[in-house]
Amino acid sequence: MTGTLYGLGVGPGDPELLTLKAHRILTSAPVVAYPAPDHGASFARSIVAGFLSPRQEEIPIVVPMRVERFPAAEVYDRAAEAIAARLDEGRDVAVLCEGDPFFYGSFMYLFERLADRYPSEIVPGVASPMAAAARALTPLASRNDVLTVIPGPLDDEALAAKLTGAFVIMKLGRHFDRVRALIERLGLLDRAIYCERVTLGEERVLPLAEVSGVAPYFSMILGYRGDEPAIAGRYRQASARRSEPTDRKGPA
Ligand SMILES: C[C@@]1(CC(=O)O)C2=NC(=C\c3[nH]c(c(CCC(=O)O)c3CC(=O)O)Cc3[nH]c(c(CC(=O)O)c3CCC(=O)O)/C=C3\N/C(=C\2)[C@@H](CCC(=O)O)[C@]3(C)CC(=O)O)/[C@H]1CCC(=O)O
Ligand SMILES: C[S@@+](CC[C@H](N)C(=O)[O-])C[C@H]1O[C@@H](n2cnc3c(N)ncnc32)[C@H](O)[C@@H]1O
Repeated sequence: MTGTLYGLGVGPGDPELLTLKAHRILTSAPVVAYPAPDHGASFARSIVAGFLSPRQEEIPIVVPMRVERFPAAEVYDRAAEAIAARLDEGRDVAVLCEGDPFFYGSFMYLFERLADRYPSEIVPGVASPMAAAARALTPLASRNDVLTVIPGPLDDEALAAKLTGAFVIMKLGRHFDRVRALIERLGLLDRAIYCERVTLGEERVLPLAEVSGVAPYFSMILGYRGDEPAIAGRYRQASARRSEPTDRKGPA
């Protein structure tokens, strides 16, 4: 019998935000695979480092985080075959993904290569917009609000067209300055909150108006464009109620 392929969402950073199911599968899987950028350590692995055992085989998947898909596609082909070899031996493989695996997660590219050949199970994780809203003490959507999730790499015209109602802008990194300037031009600075590395010790959550310069990839903007949201003044209130750094009790 072949092993099972698991896509494990490990949440936004705080190990306490791992689900019980992800913890159970993580600690019982004989093989654990995870994405890693081509410079630096794997964020997904760092979240669960305190739960891993030396008895588990680890497969790091070094994904070149580039706009062109070609190099990444070859990496996923090779990683899928390495994972398939373990599954053929009857060993389960847990693939880690920060946040949720089916929400801009690299796991999807392994899933599309393996799911028709092997039993698969996805364990959803706490996605970063949910964690950011929690840390910013700012409800994301209510009543008939439409919530739009927008990738920062979109050009200004495409971005501006999507900025309606409640919005989340992800993948900021080198696009941050341009995105912030656009939000300022549209007169939305006082309705926007900057959220960096939420739920981690080095978290920063503050009004976008107070942030300038560069932002890391693990950051996002929460905002609102339109008439007053159903929960009146929630972005302005949030700046007043700025939260303290999260109390982390997890092991990593
Ligand atoms: C091209 C670009 C834009 C874009 O997102 O489209 C992009 N990543 C970029 C930068 C970047 N990404 C990361 C860092 C390190 C930050 C740090 O460590 O501080 C940096 C910064 C850097 O490298 O400088 C880490 C990272 N990325 C993803 C995860 C989660 C996961 O793996 O699930 C993690 C955590 C992994 C871990 O656990 O460690 C996921 C995705 N990133 C992808 C692409 C897709 C995969 C590639 C593919 O298959 O083609 C996918 C799956 C998203 C998707 O497909 O929607 C953009 C570069 C160009 C630009 O800036 O515009
Ligand atoms: C490729 S997407 C992966 C999303 C992830 N699968 C999820 O469910 O949240 C990466 C983007 O998620 C956001 N992100 C992930 N973790 C974050 C964190 N702890 N703090 C702030 N933003 C985060 C950033 O906008 C980052 O550019």
